[in-house]
Amino acid sequence: MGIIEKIKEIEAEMARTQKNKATEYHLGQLKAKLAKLRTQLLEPPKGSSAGGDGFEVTKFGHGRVALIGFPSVGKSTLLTMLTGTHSEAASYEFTTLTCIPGIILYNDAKIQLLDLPGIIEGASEGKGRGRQVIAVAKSSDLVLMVLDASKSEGHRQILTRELEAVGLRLNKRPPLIYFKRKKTGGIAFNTTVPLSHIDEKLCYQILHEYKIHNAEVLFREDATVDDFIDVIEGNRKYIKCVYVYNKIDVVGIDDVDRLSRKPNSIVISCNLKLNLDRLLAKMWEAMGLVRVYTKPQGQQPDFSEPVVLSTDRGGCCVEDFCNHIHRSLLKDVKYVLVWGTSAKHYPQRCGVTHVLQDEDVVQIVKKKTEEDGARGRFKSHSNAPARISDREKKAPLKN
Ligand SMILES: Nc1nc2c(ncn2[C@@H]2O[C@H](COP(=O)(O)OP(=O)(O)OP(=O)(O)O)[C@@H](O)[C@H]2O)c(=O)[nH]1
Ligand SMILES: [K+]
Ligand SMILES: [Mg+2]
Repeated sequence: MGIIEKIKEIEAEMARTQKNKATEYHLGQLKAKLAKLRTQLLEPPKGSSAGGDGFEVTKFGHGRVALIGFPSVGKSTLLTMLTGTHSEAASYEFTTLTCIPGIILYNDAKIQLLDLPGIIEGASEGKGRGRQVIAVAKSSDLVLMVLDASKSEGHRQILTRELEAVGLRLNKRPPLIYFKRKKTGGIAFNTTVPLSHIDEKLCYQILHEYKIHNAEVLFREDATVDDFIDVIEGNRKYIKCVYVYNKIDVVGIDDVDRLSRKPNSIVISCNLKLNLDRLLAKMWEAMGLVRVYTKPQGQQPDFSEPVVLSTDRGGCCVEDFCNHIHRSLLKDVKYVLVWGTSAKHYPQRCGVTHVLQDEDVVQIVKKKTEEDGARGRFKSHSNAPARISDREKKAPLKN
């Protein structure tokens, strides 16, 4: 029996098993079996080199966004609108057969947007080009799940299930469970909170299923069996997702209103060019991108090319900023001067752990070249507005 048949069999058994106190151990075990099989399914077949027929597109810019959705929801139309790169759009399904990259220029940053073939139910098990598409989604910093506002709302759940089946977790953070395999000593199980979804015995059973007999487990939140399995598997990818309901030009205002109120969602129409600017702003926010402008001493800040950092990936404190400019820079930094929303007064003298915010201006003062005489003059800016406005970008910032 192949892996997919085994998965189907377990899924069927789970579906016909009633959920109650008496069956929870059995169900937990089935979940672990299922997770193991799905991991097996993702492993490249023996003898084949990794990758191969995937959609290898080189990463580019300050972040990568993947367009994921059923066929003909308007992914290619959206790519063309947002990037200017043409991607064939048509009224028949599976118009797009490969990965097509485009670049969004937004807030002085470059964001790579990837158009992809439509996926269908069963994609995670290899239907259509599902596996390759999902692999690209996994490599992204943000998933835009494109949905047709006029079609069934169940599509969102189906797609989420397909992505979850291959270890993607959308808009979630890793569970607060400490887990460490050991060589000896048995299982040390501890919890800092009362657990309502899982207990010690079930935990042991799941570990037994994975043939793990020595480990340290500490629950720091009221986590579920699925959370625990995610931690054991260890290969989960936690990615932000924005749900994009396209084609609102063909549905009634009540539907538009309802869809727009769903969490992490936005309604758009490519045909009418409706709400695309809001979509860009939402993407920017979801990606946690932060622009930092450098200011050489005694000169105007360079507003033409920001250093773009991410709160989610890599972090955005002064240290990250310095490392971004040059790896060897940090050791020479004495302190930095910061103008912008993260500063209490202008400029604020900060150390390397100071967390920067979008549109901050930073001047680096190096150990050898420090000129303390300049500090007195900075004070004159303490009444400046909290945000570097477009007008100020053009006006001179002293020192
Ligand atoms: N009414 C309406 N139609 C749209 C909108 N956006 C796209 N379409 C139409 O929807 C159809 C499918 O668009 P595509 O961009 O090819 O969709 P896709 O998701 O890339 O499709 P596949 O590549 O086949 O998966 C085309 O006929 C588009 O003109 C919209 O906002 N409103
Ligand atoms: K299409
Ligand atoms: Mg397409």
